[in-house]
Amino acid sequence: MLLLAAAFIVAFVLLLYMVSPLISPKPLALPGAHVVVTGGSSGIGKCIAIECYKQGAFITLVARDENKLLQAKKEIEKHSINDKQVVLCISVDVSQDYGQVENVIKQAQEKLGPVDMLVNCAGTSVSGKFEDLEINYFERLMNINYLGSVYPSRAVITTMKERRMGRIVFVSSQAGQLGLFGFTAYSSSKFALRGLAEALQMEVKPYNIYITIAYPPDTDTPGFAEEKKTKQGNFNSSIGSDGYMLSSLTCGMSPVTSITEGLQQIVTMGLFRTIALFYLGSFDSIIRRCMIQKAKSETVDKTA
Ligand SMILES: NC(=O)C1=CN([C@@H]2O[C@H](COP(=O)(O)OP(=O)(O)OC[C@H]3O[C@@H](n4cnc5c(N)ncnc54)[C@H](OP(=O)(O)O)[C@@H]3O)[C@@H](O)[C@H]2O)C=CC1
Ligand SMILES: CCCCCCCCCCCCCCCC(=O)[C@@H](N)CO
Repeated sequence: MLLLAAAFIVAFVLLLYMVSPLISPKPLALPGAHVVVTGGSSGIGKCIAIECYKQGAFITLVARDENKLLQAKKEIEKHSINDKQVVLCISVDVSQDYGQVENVIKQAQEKLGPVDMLVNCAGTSVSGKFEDLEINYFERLMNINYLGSVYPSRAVITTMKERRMGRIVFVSSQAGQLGLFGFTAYSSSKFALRGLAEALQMEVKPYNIYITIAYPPDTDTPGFAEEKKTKQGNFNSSIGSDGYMLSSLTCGMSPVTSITEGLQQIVTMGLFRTIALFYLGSFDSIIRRCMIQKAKSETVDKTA
């Protein structure tokens, strides 16, 4: 009996291994790599820049305030491991205008070569009850936290695809995994990053580009100190069987409306996750097939 159970588990794990679209890139070699960090002049972004610099990377820091940028540059340069390393600073608001951001990336690539890794860390938060938050905060947070990550990513992606290499990091938040009181404006902008990251990963995986989405907890940074000053019906609705499975599978930390709903999620989770892995595997293979087909039709076009 025990043997049978063990055999079943082994077979199950093997099956999962075979169908699951594993994401397992080799770690990026940081020595000599060009790493762009938005929001690199403070907090988490600055720490990421220091870590990369310590491992031999060339850094471009992107943020608005030029003084903070220069301060951060000085601090990062203390950690150099060779005399060729460079920290470049470029001042821009990543949330305003795509053209500006594209220019900044161009400048950075001209000086330090193609971007190997982009870390989208520029972001900010406000908290408060939904009805107390100024309505323009919803626009501002979406602009900074979401569009401020779309623009730089869009500006680096073409070159990364051409080079068949690259890494893009999105800095979401634990508040991008679950909705919390007071974070209606912030959480939604961080949840948005997850959708972006998942969709983009599916697209660029065949090009050897890998996406990471980070979900940091509360972290003691200048931004967090600012934030502390401001602190003080059916939830799930879906259409169709796919929608039903998806909302059950991704229920995560979302609230339940009835005991039956909760029980149903608990009971079906494993099954739906298994089905999801098959879906992901099949999406990946469709993408791979289309990519090959497209490459073939392009060569036919050229020879015709
Ligand atoms: N600290 C925390 O508890 C947590 C933070 N996070 C996330 O991590 C990221 C970094 O947070 P943290 O280190 O606390 O933040 P900080 O406020 O300490 O740093 C924010 C950085 O982003 C830059 N920045 C802000 N707005 C823009 C803009 N519009 N254009 C360009 N640069 C901008 C700032 O420079 P400047 O103002 O000069 O432009 C600064 O370099 C954020 O996305 C945040 O949401 C996630 C989870 C927890
Ligand atoms: C298995 C179930 C586990 C449940 C664990 C629940 C833990 C909730 C922690 C929420 C922390 C939110 C941090 C937001 C940080 C942030 O982004 C702001 N500081 C912005 O600056």
